[in-house]
Amino acid sequence: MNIAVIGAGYVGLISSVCYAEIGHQVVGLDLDPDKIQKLNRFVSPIYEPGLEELLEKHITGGRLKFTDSYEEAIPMADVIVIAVGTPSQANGMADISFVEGAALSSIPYLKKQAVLVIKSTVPVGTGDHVEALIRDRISPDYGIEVVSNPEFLREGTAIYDTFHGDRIVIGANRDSAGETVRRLHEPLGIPIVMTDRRSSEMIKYASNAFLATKISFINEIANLCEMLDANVENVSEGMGLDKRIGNQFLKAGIGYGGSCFPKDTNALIQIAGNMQYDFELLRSVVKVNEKQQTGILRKAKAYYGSLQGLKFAVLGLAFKPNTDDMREAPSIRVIEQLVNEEAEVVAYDPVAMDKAPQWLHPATQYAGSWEEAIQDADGVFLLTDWEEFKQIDLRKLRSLMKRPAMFDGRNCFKLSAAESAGLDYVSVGRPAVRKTVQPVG
Ligand SMILES: NC(=O)C1=CN([C@@H]2O[C@H](COP(=O)(O)OP(=O)(O)OC[C@H]3O[C@@H](n4cnc5c(N)ncnc54)[C@H](O)[C@@H]3O)[C@@H](O)[C@H]2O)C=CC1
Ligand SMILES: O=C(O)[C@H]1O[C@H](OP(=O)(O)OP(=O)(O)OC[C@H]2O[C@@H](n3ccc(=O)[nH]c3=O)[C@H](O)[C@@H]2O)[C@H](O)[C@@H](O)[C@@H]1O
Repeated sequence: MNIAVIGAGYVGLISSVCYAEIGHQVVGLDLDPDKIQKLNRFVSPIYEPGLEELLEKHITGGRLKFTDSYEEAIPMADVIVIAVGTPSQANGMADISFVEGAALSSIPYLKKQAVLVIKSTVPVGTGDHVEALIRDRISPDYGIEVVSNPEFLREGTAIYDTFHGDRIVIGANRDSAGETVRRLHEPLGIPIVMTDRRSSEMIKYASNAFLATKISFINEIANLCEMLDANVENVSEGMGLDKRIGNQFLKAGIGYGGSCFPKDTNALIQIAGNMQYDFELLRSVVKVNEKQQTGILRKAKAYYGSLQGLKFAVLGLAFKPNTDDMREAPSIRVIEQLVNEEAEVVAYDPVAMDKAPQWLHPATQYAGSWEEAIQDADGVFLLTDWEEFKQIDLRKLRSLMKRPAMFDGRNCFKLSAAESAGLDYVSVGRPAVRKTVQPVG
């Protein structure tokens, strides 16, 4: 099939290379000419394992190209996939203006019957709205059907997730359009759920909200574990073995970040609010997450008394490992508060160093390695569970620091390893090593 993918961000880029990989002819379209130039030189504007290899393979192989011209991308397309951003508005609701813009910009260049797939995460009813928006503008010679096909990939494992996802959801109000989108995805060999458009849009929000709920739930349990001298890792393991609960998304930590859970939970609360429905559970999930992101600072304050004048290394800036995405990363808030407490901050991340300065407090200093960051530090905050950090030799770390204290927001180390390295070690939902700190109150 001929596919046009609008939006060359995390989702659009991964979709483009993966559709090419399963044999389709793909044109990726983005309004940002710098992105397009880079992409056509096989340079990815984002860090995502395996992406550049697939870009090169399919651009040189002739199945994939990128353009900033609708005129070039749309006329040949059997399927137009919209994968543009849907950022939060001030009230939490998703802003669908980029989706509307992409749909409206495509219409003048339609030269045949096509299916318009909305892959962006959009409020329930957006498919209906877009269909109404374009209906009057389409030439009577060509039809266009709007289909919902939400994306479930995770950053950092996006290509793997595309080929090994648990399900593909297709929401269509007409069988023929749904069937086209089903055939597009069939080569992936993943179970396909066919449903109506509104239910499909809801599946996406409900899935992200549920995963966020699991994380906030386990973080609340972790906070209780700290007070009751239990260990949340053991609790998660014991809970997760129950198949009805499942062991995924039960890792306690510094709270969820990223471009989607925070945005999509707030959007669903607002979607409910628009129907005069108070989604109380989800409001609590968001509140618990906000509290969790700064819990690590409360622990540090309890440990040091005051943070003023102290020097801290912050290891891990991206919201999760294997990505350079800084959107809603817990590091942003933690560093801001450290600077507000008049502490000195030296930050390091294995891949997010280029993007980080746009997001972090201007007083942040940067180091070229974790060793450099912790030099003479009074403490370390570990905020992203990069493999590189999990491999740190804690004895070496201790020897480079002024005061050997680590605040680990990701439970990267065994308590016994911290103990034998002689480190004061405060993690999440586990007893503090040396017990020099108070539990979160
Ligand atoms: N990032 C992720 O892991 C996931 C994101 N999603 C959803 O997918 C959507 C896209 O997210 P990301 O890829 O992260 O966004 P992004 O911000 O990385 O990329 C969006 C791209 O669209 C381009 N764009 C905006 N308006 C355009 C237009 N009218 N024509 C052409 N290009 C245009 C922008 O220049 C940008 O490159 C959002 O709705 C998001 O919620 C869903 C699943 C996973
Ligand atoms: O809609 C989206 O954008 C995507 O949002 C998430 O994917 P992503 O945000 O890339 O990453 P996750 O692996 O889900 O992690 C999100 C956040 O939760 C945190 N997390 C995750 C799992 C866990 O057990 N504990 C935990 O704190 C991570 O550290 C991270 O900050 C979903 O997992 C994807 O299915 C979805 O497509």
